[in-house]
Amino acid sequence: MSDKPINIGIIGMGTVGGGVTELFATQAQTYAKRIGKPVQVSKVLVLNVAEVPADRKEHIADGVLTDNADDFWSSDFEILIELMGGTGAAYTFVKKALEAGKHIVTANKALLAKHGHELFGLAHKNNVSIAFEASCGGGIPCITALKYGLMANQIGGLYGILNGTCNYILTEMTQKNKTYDVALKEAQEKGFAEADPYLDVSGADTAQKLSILASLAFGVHIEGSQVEHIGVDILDLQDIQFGAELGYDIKLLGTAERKEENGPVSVKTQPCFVHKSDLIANVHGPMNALSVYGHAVGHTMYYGAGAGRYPTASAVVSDALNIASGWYGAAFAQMNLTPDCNDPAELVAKEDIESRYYLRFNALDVPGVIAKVTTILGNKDISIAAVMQHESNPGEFTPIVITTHDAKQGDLDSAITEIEALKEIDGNLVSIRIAEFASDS
Ligand SMILES: NC(=O)C1=CN([C@@H]2O[C@H](COP(=O)(O)OP(=O)(O)OC[C@H]3O[C@@H](n4cnc5c(N)ncnc54)[C@H](OP(=O)(O)O)[C@@H]3O)[C@@H](O)[C@H]2O)C=CC1
Ligand SMILES: N[C@@H](CC=O)C(=O)O
Repeated sequence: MSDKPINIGIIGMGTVGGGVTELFATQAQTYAKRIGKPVQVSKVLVLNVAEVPADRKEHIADGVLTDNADDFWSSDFEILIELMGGTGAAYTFVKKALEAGKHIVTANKALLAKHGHELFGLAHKNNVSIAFEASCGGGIPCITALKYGLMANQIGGLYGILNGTCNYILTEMTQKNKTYDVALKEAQEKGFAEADPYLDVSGADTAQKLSILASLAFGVHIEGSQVEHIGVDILDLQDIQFGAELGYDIKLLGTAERKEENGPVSVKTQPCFVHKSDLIANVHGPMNALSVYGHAVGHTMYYGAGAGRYPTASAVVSDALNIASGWYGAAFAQMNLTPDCNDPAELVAKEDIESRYYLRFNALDVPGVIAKVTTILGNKDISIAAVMQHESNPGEFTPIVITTHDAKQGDLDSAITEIEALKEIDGNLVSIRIAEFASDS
């Protein structure tokens, strides 16, 4: 075993940073044995040393913590772990480190979804690597599975619960009758949410992760901004309850599909109804799950904690150890697996994406309303799977739920416009995708 330690610099000592320094300090001997050389955190840059909570300083050796940028950048670390988040200063710092010949470990999906193409290219140019396991699925090694474990396959599609905060909120609302606001506050207190939780609840975080995963899966380049996203912040409790009556649970899913080899890719992030018997319906709390279909392997699924201090630190520290051991940098240099090695993806137009839908609208309880709605749907080639209406007082507005068979998003959108214009319909129609996944596709 070599005695010379590999030095690591860290920027950001928040939720994840605290877990990473703790793992390096408490597991140092095990890690040294596993990779054949010692690894140590040699510098940690924070905004203000005085403001770092005492429990996060506990595992940092004297002289390591600094809020002096010159002190940090002049130290001789070989691997930079970026854990500050965002796409501003994080972008500048990662670029600076790559140009200085340092390897990068990052959990920052926002950064990679926006600047990944450029940063991976810069890493290749400077003969260093970027490891990013924690950027998708928290502690689940799903990027390693996609990049290396499934390399033999043509990937036909993937879908998953990729945001722990949203899954926590939906679980607490549906299983424990908590309000959205209470559940979100708890997710923030537990360290699952982003510094700006709007990124979580709007579906933007899931869209960023989906762009990274779909780029790897299909060997293309997709930016986060190209993935349309609808979040859990638009959900109405009555729809979750109607869905439950029909046998569905609600989940925020990222889905990506490619029907033909080298064909166009469809990507979307939105709340979906999934049948209660589906595996994905049984993923609760901050847990995430990613399902990937490969033409040779068939259907695979990866499950685990998608957010939180230690699960995320697990992925970050494993990345750093893989780089320190030497194999990761060699694989990064030799293989063409990152988006900078690929062309931009051809994306399926939003209006051509097909799915089943749940529709709910408030209609006057008078004869002929449902016939008018079903005629509009029929004229757009949208066939109905079920209709549900609770008893109400004649002449009052009452919610009516319709589920459809597969329909194109464009046809559905124009049908919705016509339905909302009917004088018997009050307010907006709610549409929620019903996601169906064959176990072998
Ligand atoms: N939390 C989780 O479960 C997961 C997080 N991630 C990702 O990991 C990264 C870190 O997340 P998390 O630890 O939760 O975030 P936190 O907000 O808890 O921590 C970020 C830390 O970075 C500090 N910081 C901000 N700007 C600078 C700067 N210029 N120099 C030094 N420090 C700075 C912040 O200081 P201050 O507080 O003073 O602003 C804060 O302490 C993010 O990219 C996030 O998306 C990925 C997977 C899971
Ligand atoms: N805020 C994110 C953290 C992990 O990426 C989440 O809730 O999943």
